[in-house]
Amino acid sequence: MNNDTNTTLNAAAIAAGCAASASRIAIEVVAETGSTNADLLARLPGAAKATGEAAALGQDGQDALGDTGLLDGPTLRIAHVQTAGRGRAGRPWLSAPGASLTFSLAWPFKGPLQQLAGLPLAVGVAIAETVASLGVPVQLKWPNDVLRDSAKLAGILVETQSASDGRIWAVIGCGMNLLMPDELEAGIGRSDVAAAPWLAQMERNALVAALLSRLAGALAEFDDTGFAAFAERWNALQAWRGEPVSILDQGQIVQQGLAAGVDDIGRLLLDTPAGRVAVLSGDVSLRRAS
Ligand SMILES: O=C(O)CCCC[C@@H]1SC[C@@H]2NC(=O)N[C@@H]21
Repeated sequence: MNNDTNTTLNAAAIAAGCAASASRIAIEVVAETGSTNADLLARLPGAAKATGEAAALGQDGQDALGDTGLLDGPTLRIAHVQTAGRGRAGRPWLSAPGASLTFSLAWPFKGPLQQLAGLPLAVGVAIAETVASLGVPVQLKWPNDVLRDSAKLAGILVETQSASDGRIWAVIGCGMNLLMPDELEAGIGRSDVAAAPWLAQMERNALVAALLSRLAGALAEFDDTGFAAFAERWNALQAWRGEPVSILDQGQIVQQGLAAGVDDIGRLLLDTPAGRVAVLSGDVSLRRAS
């Protein structure tokens, strides 16, 4: 089944499906906005006046102003449509209406900021494990892309900010491709994007509740222990483990080696002819130097 009832997001239905770990998360559903990440960042304590424009859905009893106040606790914002989605490294995040999940979760941490090293990877683990538990096996591409058959199923953008309430906040954005955009199905455009029709058939609120429940548990654990507790789980999910990969910086190959997992702070380990190196930034690719 994949009709409107199945895909209409509803805050109360999401909350009803959540585990206790997610019970204190405020949930906002909007029909359309520019970027759910930008919306939440603009509402952190001490942030400049909110700029996100949202058309709230009447069914959740929200009005256009009621969901734009300052945040005081964990908040999920999920949009049916995003018109200015953003991705890592300043790239745009494009998603066809109805074909994807686009949501952000604002979460306050005890801090300090350095303790959030590895957070994007821990988020990747939580999302990949949720998807796998729902019957879709996936892998992780460093730092945190969720891959299915080597193509991108979900992207994660974590933006952190030190707020005037003395806490460090992370706004964790996730875009998940559920159905292929029409042009991809017609064989036009990018072929490096994966979809998960199996997940698309799931009742959408139940899918969000499953993701939110596991994320909430993972974020609480991360706040207590940092990334070390996630490293082994990340390594078990690594795509192309032991295979030759390249590290790209602005599209140029800057390092090559065999993918060897991550260390306890989330750096990518590469086995090179000169020994093992730890990579801090860049994009992983299967591209080889010509
Ligand atoms: O792979 C990436 O580059 C990260 C993509 C993150 C996209 C999501 S969609 C929901 C949230 N809002 C945004 O503007 N971006 C994130």
